[in-house]
Amino acid sequence: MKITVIGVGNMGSAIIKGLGNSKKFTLSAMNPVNPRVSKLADTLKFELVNTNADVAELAPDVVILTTPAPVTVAVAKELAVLNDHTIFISAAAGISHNDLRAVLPNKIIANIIPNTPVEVNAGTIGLALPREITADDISTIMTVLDSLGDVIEVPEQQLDIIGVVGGCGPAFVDVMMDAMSDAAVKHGLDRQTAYQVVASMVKGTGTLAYDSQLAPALLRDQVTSPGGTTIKGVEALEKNGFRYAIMDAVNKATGEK
Ligand SMILES: NC(=O)C1=CN([C@@H]2O[C@H](COP(=O)(O)OP(=O)(O)OC[C@H]3O[C@@H](n4cnc5c(N)ncnc54)[C@H](OP(=O)(O)O)[C@@H]3O)[C@@H](O)[C@H]2O)C=CC1
Ligand SMILES: O=C(O)[C@@H]1CCC=N1
Repeated sequence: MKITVIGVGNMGSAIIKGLGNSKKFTLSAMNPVNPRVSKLADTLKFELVNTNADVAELAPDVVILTTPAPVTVAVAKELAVLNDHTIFISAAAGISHNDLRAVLPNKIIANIIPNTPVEVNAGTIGLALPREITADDISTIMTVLDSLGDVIEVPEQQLDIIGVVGGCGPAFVDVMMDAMSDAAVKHGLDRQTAYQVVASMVKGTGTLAYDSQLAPALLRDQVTSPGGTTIKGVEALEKNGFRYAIMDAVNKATGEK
């Protein structure tokens, strides 16, 4: 299957790396001339073109749009010349099926909000499919997305909230990991060891929650030994409004005022 990624920034690079790891696809990309992207194409060995006109010659089966949201519709419009069997998957936050349908009237379209862990095939990918799509096209889309991580299909109106929790969430967790690492350094751990311990702890905590399917509050209760150290830390989190801070981060990222 031939896949072309349009826009090789943070998300586009992560998708190319994740798809490359699976070794199942012929990968190419389009980005306006940029030495950073040329270097990445040399390193990862994918074909790189610099205009949308060149994308037609690549004749991709699937196009993944990872351009900035404000230019995504204009970019999609330029790609309307591709043949009608081309599947367009847009990863741009806030771009709807209707936005795409207006400029790609005869194309197969789908909207996703992925996250940066797709780079290591451990992504969380919200997927909204349009009503008129065929089973064959869904199967092609799933072949691509399954190789990048967990795919959670939702109605289009829920894609924004999936996108905030799954897509923005890694940044919120990174802030927590950074703060925890600083505290560990303050208490004498060297920085690299601090990062290693924190990343391992988050990975294990996520795996346990994922595999057990237990509520996070129950998992927390398993750590807080009576009269122990953890509950003192949890009390400090409550005193400092940690849970509300996380809820408000999600609220604000949805655009809520
Ligand atoms: N980062 C993330 O975790 C996530 C991002 N997304 C979505 O992915 C998209 C990109 O975000 P992100 O990767 O963070 O942003 P970046 O700024 O890192 O990347 C954007 C890329 O698009 C390129 N670009 C700009 N204009 C055009 C154009 N007209 N045609 C082709 N390429 C173009 C830029 O090129 P250059 O740098 O050379 O100007 C750059 O390489 C957004 O729509 C965002 O909503 C969705 C989920 C998660
Ligand atoms: O910050 C953003 O707008 C994008 C969407 C989800 C993650 N990054």
